[in-house]
Amino acid sequence: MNRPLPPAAADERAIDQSLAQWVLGRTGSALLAAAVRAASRAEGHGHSCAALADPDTGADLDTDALEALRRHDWVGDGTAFTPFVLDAQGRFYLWRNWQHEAKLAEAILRRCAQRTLPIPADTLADDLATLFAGMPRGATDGQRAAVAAVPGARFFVLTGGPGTGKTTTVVRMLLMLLRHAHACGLPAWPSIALAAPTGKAAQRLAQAVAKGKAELQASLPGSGFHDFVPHIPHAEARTLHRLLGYRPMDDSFGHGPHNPLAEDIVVVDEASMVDLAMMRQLLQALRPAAVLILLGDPGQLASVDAGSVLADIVAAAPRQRLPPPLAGLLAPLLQQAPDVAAGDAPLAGQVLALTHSWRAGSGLQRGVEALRDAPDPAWLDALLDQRRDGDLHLRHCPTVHAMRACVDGWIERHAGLLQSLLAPAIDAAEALQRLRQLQILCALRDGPFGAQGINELVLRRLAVRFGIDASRAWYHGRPVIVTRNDYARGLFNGDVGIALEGAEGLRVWFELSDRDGNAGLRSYSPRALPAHDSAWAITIHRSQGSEYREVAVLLPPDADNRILTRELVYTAISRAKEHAEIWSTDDALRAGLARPIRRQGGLRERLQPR
Ligand SMILES: Nc1ncnc2c1ncn2[C@@H]1O[C@H](COP(=O)(O)OP(=O)(O)OP(=O)(O)O)[C@@H](O)[C@H]1O
Repeated sequence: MNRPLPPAAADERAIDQSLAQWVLGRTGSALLAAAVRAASRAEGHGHSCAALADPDTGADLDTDALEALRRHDWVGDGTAFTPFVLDAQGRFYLWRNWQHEAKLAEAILRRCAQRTLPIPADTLADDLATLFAGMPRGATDGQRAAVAAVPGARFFVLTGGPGTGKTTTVVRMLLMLLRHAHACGLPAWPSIALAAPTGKAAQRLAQAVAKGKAELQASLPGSGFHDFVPHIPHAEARTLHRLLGYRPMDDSFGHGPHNPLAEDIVVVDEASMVDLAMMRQLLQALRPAAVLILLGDPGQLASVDAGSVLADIVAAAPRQRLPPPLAGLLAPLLQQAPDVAAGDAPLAGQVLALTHSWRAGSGLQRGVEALRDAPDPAWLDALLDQRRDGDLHLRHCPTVHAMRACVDGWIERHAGLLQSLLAPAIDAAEALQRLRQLQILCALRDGPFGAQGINELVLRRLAVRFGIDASRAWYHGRPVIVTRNDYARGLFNGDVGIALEGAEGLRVWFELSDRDGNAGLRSYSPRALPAHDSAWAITIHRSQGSEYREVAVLLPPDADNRILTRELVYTAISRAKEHAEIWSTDDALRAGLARPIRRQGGLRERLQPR
């Protein structure tokens, strides 16, 4: 029996329908086929399951239908293998996603249960006084709490918005673990791995750790920490794929439960970009005594693939509340004593947030903070009315015509900088430094409002204004972004370079870190580059993990466009250090900010007290 399925919905992938058709052919159950189709389609949208009992998702199966599904041979409750799993809340999973979620939660909870508090209070007080010498309490309370709370943890998450000092703090956290390795159940001189989901983010982590080390080395002479500073690596920040020995040939990993990582401490930056499958792989590749430290900003876009792991972990932990023993230990060390959490929250004290921004004098800070959580309606009304809040500006952009005017205005305002990039005499270091001043970020990739269309438009405008030959693919001053990792050449997805004419002809220059973490210049022939695009404009997704002095953020004018989410707008604006403008309609901006990414899954619930 193989009846045709209803026609594909616009947001379905071919695989969703094929899988459902196959299930229908093998089982004859239209109900099961529909559930499988929903779960597969949900996976394509980043969900780990389909919430079949949830009227908001459009599924809304009644109790009888859910019971019939539950009784099917191919459906189980997850205790033994079945192709599909239906849990008590009506969440319907493909087996592999169920496994990712269940195994990840198990591994996190196991690590949290191992927590000890091995350092006495007076030692902690002395250590914090050394590591935060000359820094006021209050503003550094969050950082102090993290540094004091990490010894004895096997799983620790440090979150915070841009410039709150996550990397600065992690260097101090590592020094604590190194100095108190024995008490923390680690070998003497524990080995440390630094990693991030993308090559670009790994490179930025390495640079930030190198900077933090240099500052501490200068400020700690004579202290018990000084000799540990060189032991923190900074040259070898790796992608998670590399760390875990990914094998693209068979889509598998060299490191896992049967061949764990050698490192005793693993730090992962930009953890919001890590999906469910990768996080499970990472947790299962750690030896039981190893310490995992995740850094990230849960307000940013979730991973491309299924899951919203960091956001789920943060949501499962009591907000800034610590278990009684840890709260008692930290109280005398901080200006403000921490709040106490209910005794049975497994993630209490394992997830801390930094809230103080160290980006002094930035007129963007208020806007960035306002956009991060559901923005206050009064703040949003005032922004839309006055068209600015400090260094955050709005430009009305309802049509292609208006969008072109925004681009023309952008070119006009930055004509001096753009002209200098295109001038024949510019040197590579200077050009790359100037390139980091400005970036157009687009919600979309294709179409007139997408990064591709904006790149073409900017080029045409620059050609008219500065006399570039727009018919040539390569021209002096062309910025490019690498879109695929090329380990052999040391170029990574997200690296931005610039093409410059010189004595050797046209070369594309990049600033890349050497093995000591020092930034240096390298050039490549255009023919030798891995996949790349022009980079006057890039997508917001691609900008994750990068920073610019100013950004212009182009949103599609249509408020119904599902790409518009609060995390998308926040991620874009938080890329700017000093100034940001949004090119949008009021409706599209309002709609985006009112639409947080809600990924269906059960991870959060599994991590909460039962
Ligand atoms: N306690 C502190 N006192 C003074 N300056 C600090 C402190 N903590 C961090 N900073 C400064 O704030 C800036 C941002 O710090 P850091 O890079 O660690 O933040 P981050 O949260 O990792 O930022 P990003 O979002 O860019 O990853 C750095 O210049 C750092 O030197």
